[in-house]
Amino acid sequence: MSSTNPNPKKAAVVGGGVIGGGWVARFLLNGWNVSVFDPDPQAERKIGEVIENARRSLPALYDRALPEEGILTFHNDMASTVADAAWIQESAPEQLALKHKILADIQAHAPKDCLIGSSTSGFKPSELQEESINPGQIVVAHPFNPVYLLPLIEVVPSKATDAAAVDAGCEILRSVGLKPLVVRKEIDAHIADRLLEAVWREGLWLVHDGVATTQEIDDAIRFGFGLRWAQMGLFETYRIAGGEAGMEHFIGQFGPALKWPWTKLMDVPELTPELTARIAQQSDDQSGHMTIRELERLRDDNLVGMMRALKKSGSGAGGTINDHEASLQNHGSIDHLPVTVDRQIPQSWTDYNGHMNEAHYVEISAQASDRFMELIGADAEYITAGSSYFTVENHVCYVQEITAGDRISVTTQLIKGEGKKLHLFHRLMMIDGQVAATVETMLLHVDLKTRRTSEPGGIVATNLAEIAVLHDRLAKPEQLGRAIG
Ligand SMILES: NC(=O)C1=CN([C@@H]2O[C@H](COP(=O)(O)OP(=O)(O)OC[C@H]3O[C@@H](n4cnc5c(N)ncnc54)[C@H](O)[C@@H]3O)[C@@H](O)[C@H]2O)C=CC1
Ligand SMILES: C[N+](C)(C)CC(=O)CC(=O)[O-]
Repeated sequence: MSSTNPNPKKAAVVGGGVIGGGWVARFLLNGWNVSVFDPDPQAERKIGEVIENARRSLPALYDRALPEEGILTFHNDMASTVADAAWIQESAPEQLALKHKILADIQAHAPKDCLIGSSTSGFKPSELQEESINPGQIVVAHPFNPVYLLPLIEVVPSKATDAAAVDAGCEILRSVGLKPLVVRKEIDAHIADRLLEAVWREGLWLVHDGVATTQEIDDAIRFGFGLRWAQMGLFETYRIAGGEAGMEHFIGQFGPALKWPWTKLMDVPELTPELTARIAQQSDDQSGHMTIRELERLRDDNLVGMMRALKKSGSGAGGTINDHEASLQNHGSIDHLPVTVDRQIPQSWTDYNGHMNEAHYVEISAQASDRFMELIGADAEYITAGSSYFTVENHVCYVQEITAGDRISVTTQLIKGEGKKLHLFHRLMMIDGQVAATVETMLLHVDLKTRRTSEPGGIVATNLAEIAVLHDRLAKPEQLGRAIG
């Protein structure tokens, strides 16, 4: 049943700070072995804390379990760090001379065919490639904090970067749930940081001029356009803002305002000690009651909730999660029964009692019924062709508490699958095999055009008959047919 990974690949991360730690967690939790090189004596502790945060959030994005975690090792020399690596990520401080030195050291020991990504926020790949013995191997792979949750990687090749290696590199990034966005023309600060810098500059001016505090600026973002941007970005949002006349009307109406003195554009306020102290004080007033790790966990829980909402429509990052989820292998069988769900419980499913809310037991059993439908051939194609099953009755027995982060597997037993009726029994099990809940479910086969019950198609009926032969030999569950009381 477990999604073991017999041949883990190796990623090497050079520089394990805020961003390097995020890369470590992203690869590790997707089943890669990861080796780290970082001279900071605290690196192991800091990375450990980032991984802990990642463990409680990344698996919660998916309705299937991630592969078994890889093995993490720390190294004192570059040769052993990068040996046999399939991906190398440089995440050292943003200083060009230091990055040149580190990249030269990496290239002296790295496999020649392994792409080396740099997390640089602003340097162009051609700058990183200066003095390189093998420039074709170097590319910018710019991530977003937290790297273990946010999918975007700006992949910026220069003219000297090996195009085939970039294609292969993008495949690797996709395989760990990331969304590579290849930037077609190198430019300082790539795409996203140019946009972020423009907003950041304006924010600094608003504080400098006493127009707004850091809290008020953050409120202006998070209660309004910040919510829009995660699902439609800038241009699609403005297309809608143009009403039925669309983008041309929008530009006609608001384009001229760009020439009015609304913004400070390229000017940057002098970051004097006074301004820096004012910003830091306002930031302390705003968020100083929480530690950075607490803020990270709050951010991660919110991100998981929002990204799970996007998953439903497949918009933006939700589409990337769906694609990655489809590539995750799980299922198999336990005690001769198919495993129809194998997943981790997200924080957002817990309630005021500190455990998974009762409603989500039914959600999990619905996922198990969906998977069982796929197994018998009542899959997406079958439904598009006009038939499906509707649930008409559920009986849940809550046996054990389930909490955030628990890994739950569900086995599904066919009780009866004849004619229009599909009678299932789901067992929700903890990782140690203990039953946490059972859900008995009755579904009816329905013609989606008439919305009336109907007999299932031939392939579904045949598959059900075959499964029935196997499941009829198993003992009937003791909770079957149980009524309250
Ligand atoms: N912090 C952020 O929000 C983002 C940062 N980046 C980029 O990621 C890179 C790293 O930034 P952060 O993680 O924020 O910095 P950081 O200061 O948190 O981490 C840098 C790490 O590099 C290590 N280091 C120093 N010298 C080294 C050497 N010679 N060899 C190996 N490791 C060495 C340090 O000990 C430290 O752990 C930068 O290029 C930055 O532009 C990219 C996206 C976002
Ligand atoms: C501030 N920053 C330029 C380092 C930010 C980034 O590069 C991306 C991010 O995560 O915001």
